[in-house]
Amino acid sequence: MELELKNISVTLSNKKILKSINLKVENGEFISLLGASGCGKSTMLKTIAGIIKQSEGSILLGGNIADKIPAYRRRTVIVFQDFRLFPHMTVLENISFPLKMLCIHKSQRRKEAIELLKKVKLEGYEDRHVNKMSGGQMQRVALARALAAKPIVLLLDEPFSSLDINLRKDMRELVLKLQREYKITTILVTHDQEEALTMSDRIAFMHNGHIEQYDTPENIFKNPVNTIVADYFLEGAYIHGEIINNKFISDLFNFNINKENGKYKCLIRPLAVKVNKDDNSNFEVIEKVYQGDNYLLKLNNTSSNLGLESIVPDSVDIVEGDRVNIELEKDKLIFIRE
Ligand SMILES: Nc1ncnc2c1ncn2[C@@H]1O[C@H](COP(=O)(O)OP(=O)(O)OP(=O)(O)O)[C@@H](O)[C@H]1O
Repeated sequence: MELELKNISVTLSNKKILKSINLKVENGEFISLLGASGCGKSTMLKTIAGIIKQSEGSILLGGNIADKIPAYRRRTVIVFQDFRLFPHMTVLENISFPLKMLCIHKSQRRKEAIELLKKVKLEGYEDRHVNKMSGGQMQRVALARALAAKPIVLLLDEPFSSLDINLRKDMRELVLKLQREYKITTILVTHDQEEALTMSDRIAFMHNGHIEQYDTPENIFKNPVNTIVADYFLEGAYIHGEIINNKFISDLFNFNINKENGKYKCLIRPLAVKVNKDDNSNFEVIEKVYQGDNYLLKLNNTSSNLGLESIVPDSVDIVEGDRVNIELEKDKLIFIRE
């Protein structure tokens, strides 16, 4: 186990920001802390790094209690959104700095720093001052400098959010490539669900200072433990019902489904709704929204007032005002216990 948080609570200005957090991260794992603004993601990262002191609980790094180790000796490095490079130094000096702190000999420092520059595709930029570089280039220098510190755990605090969309994609790929090459245990803070889903081995979904669910991307998307997690990924309509002997029974839909007996909320996301024109149906298309290569249809059930949405190809001939028959794709429905 590379990192373990045991019952970590953090109080700042008399406000409890983190509430009894438990988290285990395996050696070489890439995990994301995901959640809405203000849920405590950055506070958690800073607490792991020793920049913020927890009021309760313990942090274990590589199996050893790290609570009394000061931030500069913890071997946990944070890459911040605003890079925090040394502006008066060149690229090479920035990357060499942590190597100097690790007491590595000058000639070896230069060799290692140049090697890292190659890894982040900045060969030839050794003598450039960092304040003469673009945001994307500064981000690469920050990443190389973080790797130079040979951290036990690499902490990334929304590192891509200031980059434009194409650069963000390139940086995500570069970070993942280096993370796998160096097999470095990494924690990414993000509020971007796509980023978390595509990059992580596991996602810790946070809400209001708690971890609501810690799971693989696939599980957290398909089997959210509650509506807070479910709605963050993709909203839809909820219908209440009961499963009795592998049959879901509700006021609107009844169908066979292989699940334990009990009361459930069934989340119907747009991807689960297929439609066909049917003049006798109670569902009416009230809006058709162009989304690039498809349309979102907003539907309303005229007798129950249930609103549903469906994604259809841009070639579809359904228009606003049409009546449509609904077919649910059962493997795309989400069931949450009541
Ligand atoms: N030094 C502080 N004193 C008091 N409250 C703080 C302090 N730092 C952060 N907070 C509060 O703690 C809560 C969590 O903040 P934090 O920055 O950890 O959230 P976050 O999930 O990273 O948010 P964001 O995505 O916006 O960066 C917020 O309500 C914030 O206002």
